[in-house]
Amino acid sequence: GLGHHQGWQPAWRSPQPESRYDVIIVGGGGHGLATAYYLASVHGVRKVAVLEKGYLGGGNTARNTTIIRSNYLWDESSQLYEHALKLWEGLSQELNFNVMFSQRGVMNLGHSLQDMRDIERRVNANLLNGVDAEVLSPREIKERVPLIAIGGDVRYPILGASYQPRGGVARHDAVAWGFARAASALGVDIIEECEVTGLLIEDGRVRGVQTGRGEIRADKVGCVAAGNSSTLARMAGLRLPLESHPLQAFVSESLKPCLDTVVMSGAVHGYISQSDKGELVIGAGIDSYLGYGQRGSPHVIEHTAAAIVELFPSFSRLRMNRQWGGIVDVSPDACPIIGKTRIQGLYFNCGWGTGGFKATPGSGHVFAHTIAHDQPHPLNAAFSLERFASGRLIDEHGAAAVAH
Ligand SMILES: Cc1cc2nc3c(=O)[nH]c(=O)nc-3n(C[C@H](O)[C@H](O)[C@H](O)COP(=O)(O)OP(=O)(O)OC[C@H]3O[C@@H](n4cnc5c(N)ncnc54)[C@H](O)[C@@H]3O)c2cc1C
Ligand SMILES: CSCC(=O)[O-]
Repeated sequence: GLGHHQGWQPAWRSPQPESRYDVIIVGGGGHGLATAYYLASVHGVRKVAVLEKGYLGGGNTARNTTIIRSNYLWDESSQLYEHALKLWEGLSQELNFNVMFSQRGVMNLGHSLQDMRDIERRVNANLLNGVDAEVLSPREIKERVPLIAIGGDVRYPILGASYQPRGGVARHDAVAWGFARAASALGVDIIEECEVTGLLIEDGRVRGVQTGRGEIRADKVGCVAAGNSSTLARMAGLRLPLESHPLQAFVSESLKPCLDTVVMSGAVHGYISQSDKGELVIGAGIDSYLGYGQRGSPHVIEHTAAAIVELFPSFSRLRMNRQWGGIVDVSPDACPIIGKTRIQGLYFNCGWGTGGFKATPGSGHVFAHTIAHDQPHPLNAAFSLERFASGRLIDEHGAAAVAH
């Protein structure tokens, strides 16, 4: 295989775990790898270990539909996601790895007067925050998406859409590989097949983790385990306001280019884009039950396929190639939890639910700051655990779009 070629070098090292690090990151997904990269590259923290129970990037990073946008409603959210989007725009250069970020635009359809009022409100809020946003008429939608069924005898006529031109998609695996390679080159140890089975806590401080490969010590531990965040938190006696649900997606057989933007509909309840391989990449909402199964129920797929055919009747004869699921960590206000806990040195970055891929570089950047300084970055200060006690929630169920 490739490994026997002369001079072939792995993209990242696979060292044995050391007994002690300055910082341990639990979770080798996009957010965890980005956190480790920025800890090393921005904050000069050299002894960092990323502990991943499976293979890096194998969780939601491998399973998401890669939609990237920053058009959330509230100031706190749109500023955090816009920070991420600006990092996306230079990420391939930063990592010297093509993450295939394609700014092909993202549109969220409106099918009722209320939808259109919400769209106008969110577009104006975006513009006030310096986020690119437009309201499209049905004719402008049809010009961008010739195959979509706009009006006439459809059950949910399309009255317009919000559109973010700088939104788009990226290659999810490449993001994990790019961050892993760059972090490894800066001395970060990435250790796969190393499940954290316990958190070592003494006198209210974290002292390290218990793993399937023995104890590893550190005075700072950042947990970035997405759908498994609640189980990790329980290891520290913490209960997080999260629910873990399956979220499914599926892809069609490959087609000639027929859709060069992202179309999302909260009402009809599905979203779609076309990958560079030609597959239609389709998703919708979470399975309503709680689960860690990384799969889902057929009725959700049937509902999603019906929604897509409602929008694109000509897709009704397509064959679907693959279906899969991930575990999404959904919070009460559809916003992340990024910050400290009551245990000194223990930090959590979770609650991204169905929409954290788009935040990957921004999430890692602010979480690295939070760990390095033991204080939240201004952009994640509002996303603390305390908001669930104070009641200062940031409700983004509307902008979280389809999947919630
Ligand atoms: C089907 C689907 C579609 C989605 N579509 C989009 C989209 O279009 N746009 C968008 O913005 N978001 C989307 N998301 C959400 C997005 O994928 C997630 O919010 C985001 O990827 C979560 O962050 P992460 O990448 O670090 O998670 P993950 O990649 O899941 O990383 C967490 C890692 O932690 C590891 N881990 C867990 N427990 C332990 C332990 N005890 N010890 C060691 N390691 C552990 C896991 O193995 C995993 O690799 C989608 C998600 C799914 C499932
Ligand atoms: C899975 S929904 C994708 C998004 O949040 O834009």
